[in-house]
Amino acid sequence: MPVTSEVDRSDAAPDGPALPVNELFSSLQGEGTLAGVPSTFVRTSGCNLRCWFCDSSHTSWEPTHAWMSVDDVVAAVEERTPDHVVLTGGEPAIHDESFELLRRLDDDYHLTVETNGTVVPPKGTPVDLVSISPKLASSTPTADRIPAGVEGDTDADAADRAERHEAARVELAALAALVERYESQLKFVVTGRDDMTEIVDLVDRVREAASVPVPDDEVLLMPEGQTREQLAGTRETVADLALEYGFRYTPRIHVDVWNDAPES
Ligand SMILES: C[S@@+](CC[C@H](N)C(=O)[O-])C[C@H]1O[C@@H](n2cnc3c(N)ncnc32)[C@H](O)[C@@H]1O
Ligand SMILES: Nc1nc2[nH]cc(C(=O)O)c2c(=O)[nH]1
Ligand code: SF4
Ligand SMILES: [Mg+2]
Repeated sequence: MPVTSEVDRSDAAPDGPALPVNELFSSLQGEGTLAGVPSTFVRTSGCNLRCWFCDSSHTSWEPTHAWMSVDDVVAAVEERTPDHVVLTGGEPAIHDESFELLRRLDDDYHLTVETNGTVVPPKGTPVDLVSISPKLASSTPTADRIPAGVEGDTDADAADRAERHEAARVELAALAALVERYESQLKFVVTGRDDMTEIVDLVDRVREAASVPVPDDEVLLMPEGQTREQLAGTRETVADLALEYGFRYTPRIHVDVWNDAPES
């Protein structure tokens, strides 16, 4: 069972550095090269993208949060046992206070930042692993491809939203800066074989733009799916694609084990 406990939350932003935090919990890292490692997750609210498949739509499409001071986030992390912290969201890199939080935790924790790779932290921000999940064309929302439970809107609004997502989803210079500056992984959400041409092309472009190598085993293919049932439909195809292309496969342990229950 994931370890859960209530965090003291107030509605209004407190004085001083604070973050919109949607949830704070401890679980096993479910994805990527550190899958299986006990970790405390800090999930910030707010995102600059709108992936149709977002498994955290309560941070992106319909952001909910309570403000927490950076002091309180640090205290809540310190109350827990894991020595790995995963800062995720939403998109944590859109908040300057995320970088303050990382500086505060740097001495005592292994720090992973999960990001869509469109925003680069200021130079000197401590991060032990940047887990970058660049978004492909297959992530773009359309009028009939929006998260379950989110109300649809007019076709014109949906078209605007799709256009904004398309324009914002890949920032090549940001991707290159992130892989140059930090230990990193490129973790692609794969919906099927049709995504592979774009993945290969984007990895090539990052390799050309960056001054450091991007080895194949730092390129991860992750099956799309928020539930066990959905993953059952994608995982074998994606595992086969990883083998065929020489990239690494990552499971989604929290979905396999807890079916992506809240705070898991
Ligand atoms: C909710 S995002 C938050 C961090 C950041 N915004 C990002 O996209 O990387 C955390 C991770 O979940 C992945 N993800 C979101 N929805 C997913 C889905 N339906 N299937 C597989 N992975 C998903 C994202 O690609 C990312 O790797
Ligand atoms: N266990 C667990 N591992 C995760 N890795 C990335 C997650 C995320 O939603 O950002 C996540 C999550 O929500 N739970
Ligand atoms: S970038 Fe991340 S948080 Fe934002 S909508 Fe996509 S998956 Fe969700
Ligand atoms: Mg999740």
